[in-house]
Amino acid sequence: MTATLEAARVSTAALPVIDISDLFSANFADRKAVGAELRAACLDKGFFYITNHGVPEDLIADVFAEAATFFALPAEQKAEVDKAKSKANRGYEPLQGQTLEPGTPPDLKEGYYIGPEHGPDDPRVVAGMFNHGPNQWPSQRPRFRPVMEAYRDIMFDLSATMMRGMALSLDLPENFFDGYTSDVMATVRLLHYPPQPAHGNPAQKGAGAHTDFGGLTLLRQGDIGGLQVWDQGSGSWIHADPLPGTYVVNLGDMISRWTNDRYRSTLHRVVNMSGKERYSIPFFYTGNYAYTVECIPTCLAPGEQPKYPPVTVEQHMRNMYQRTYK
Ligand SMILES: O=C(O)CCC(=O)C(=O)O
Ligand SMILES: [Fe+2]
Repeated sequence: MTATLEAARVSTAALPVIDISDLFSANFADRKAVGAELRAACLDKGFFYITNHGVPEDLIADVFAEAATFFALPAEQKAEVDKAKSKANRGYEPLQGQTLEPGTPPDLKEGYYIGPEHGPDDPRVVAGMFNHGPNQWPSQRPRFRPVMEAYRDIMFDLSATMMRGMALSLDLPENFFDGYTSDVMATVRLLHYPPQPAHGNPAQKGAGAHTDFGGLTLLRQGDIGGLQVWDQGSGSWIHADPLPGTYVVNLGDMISRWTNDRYRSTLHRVVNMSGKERYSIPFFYTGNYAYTVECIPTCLAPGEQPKYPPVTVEQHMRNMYQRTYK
């Protein structure tokens, strides 16, 4: 890829905004109509905004407030919940802890991973399943845990609704992904991007170009932009700036595998040229780790071969963590 950091600005308006309120309708035709809109967006750029998602704005504001307060703590307090101390990759991820774009310097972001709570007796924990285990919680911030748990739980429900919409978008039965959406692994990721230094290495980004690993990502941005989406059609980066009240939704690698690339997990990156601190909160809906993702038969034309071999969600996630974390 040759595009520079400050590539010609293609506006946010290039990405559709989909009102998903009818996904909650009791009427099938209403839900199916949203499915048709999702289909158009997925066949096009694989990145879109959703409105009327039902997540309370005051809860989202609380999540951002707790995140900002946590990241402002002294380094030694953040280190108490470093994810290096967790067998399940939960907790604080220091600045430059991940390299999303191979061959570039580590990402200029710090983060925090929160997932479902799996106790020591959970059979998946006993079996050593990747990323399954307890969360870590910062002792200095008593509201952090309840706020994050409330947000996580609501995002699980919204994502499952979105997956039913995705099934409809593919003309599949609405429950097609139910095996994938039961016993789901999903992660709230709090992210903080310091401003990109004026004279820094231009190859170093807030988040290097990557595709997301799981099924769907539902991203809430704070009020500072910086997310860029690769548009294969025009060969340029679209700036996916924050739109109040919305989530940015993008498709992860599982969707490419299911649909044989009819829907794609689109390349994106973050470059914080604002001069200000940027905060964002992706929710990664990764799926049931025991589930095998393989090409959906109706996504193959006669004579067409699947591009990807079947893979379990767990194996794919192991591969992706190995590639991006040292
Ligand atoms: O911070 C953002 O806007 C996007 C983050 C992202 O792409 C990721 O964490 O996978
Ligand atoms: Fe991403």
